[in-house]
Amino acid sequence: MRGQNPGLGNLNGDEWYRLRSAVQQIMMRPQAVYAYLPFTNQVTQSLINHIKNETQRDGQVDMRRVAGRWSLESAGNTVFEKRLGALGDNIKWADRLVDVNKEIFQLSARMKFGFPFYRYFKMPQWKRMIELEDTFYAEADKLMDEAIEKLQSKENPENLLFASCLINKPELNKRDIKVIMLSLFADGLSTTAPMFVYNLFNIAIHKDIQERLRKEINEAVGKDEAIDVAHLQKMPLLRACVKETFRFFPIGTEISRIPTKDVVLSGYLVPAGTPIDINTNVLMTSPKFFSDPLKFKPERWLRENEKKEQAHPFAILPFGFGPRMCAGDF
Ligand code: HEM
Repeated sequence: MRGQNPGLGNLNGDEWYRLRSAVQQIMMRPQAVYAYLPFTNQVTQSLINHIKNETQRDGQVDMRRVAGRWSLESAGNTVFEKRLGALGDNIKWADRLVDVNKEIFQLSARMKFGFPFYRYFKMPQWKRMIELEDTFYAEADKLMDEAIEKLQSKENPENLLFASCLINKPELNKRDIKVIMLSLFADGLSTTAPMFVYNLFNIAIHKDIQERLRKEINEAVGKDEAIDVAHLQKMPLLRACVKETFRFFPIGTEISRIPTKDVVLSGYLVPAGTPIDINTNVLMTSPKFFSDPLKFKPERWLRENEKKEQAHPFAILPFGFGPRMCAGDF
């Protein structure tokens, strides 16, 4: 998709504002998150079956692979309202797409921090990037076209899920819809899969926490019961573990801004137009803000814990902050 818009995360100014506002309006609807729970439960059930099948077949499971497939399946649900079969009959296709997406993110980080030779010469890295993006976007494009055709509806937008609501917004044209869909699809893949693995890793190596968590979940949710919002509210330790994993292994370690006016930061004058990167990893593991910062301690987030830490609100920003914060934080 050469010549296309660079995506929500790379746009700036009025064009970014117009598209981001559309996403925001849809997400602000009260049903925006909860309407997905039944679908999330279905994907979770497929994940459990998939893990069981893989274990029976190979005696073990490569959770990094499985997490990629799960993330793709979940993204398909949210962004295209479609089951993609990433945990079932479409595994090969899913693995390839996840690998391509991962390489795009790795390569763009290397290109961002290296000297930009690619601006002057067609370097091998650049050619590889074009190849990868063409592959990823060709697949995404098929999914987007199919969704746009299938989800056109005359229903009241209030009753629609995210993708349907987006597709039926009269103020957005097809190109706008595709920019948003593609950003949500690609950005979601590269973040949720590693976070899922980090969460499992932390729970796996802390057996005591694992036991407490198992007890909390068993008490909150009956056997074979589908999880709903009320259940989630009865699982504070689970929430604390997820938050602590965000602190411990932050994935979005880079929050970037380009100020439009001169600003003074910690006594330094930063002229307008200067790129600023905030590495939140430094804040989230700083002893200035957290006791035992290199220890996985979910209880630091529990309200009933007398020693609950009063973390500085800006010391933990896994999804960034402000109008440009993560569009997937819903
Ligand atoms: C564990 C999950 C995730 C983490 C930790 C994460 C983290 C982040 C961070 C730190 C930013 C930059 C925010 C800022 O500059 O203030 C960001 C931006 C973004 N994220 Fe996520 N993200 C996650 C999942 C997702 C998902 C599931 C989606 C899509 C459904 C998504 C879509 C985006 C988009 C589109 C942006 C750019 C927003 C803009 O510039 O307007 N992210 N994310």
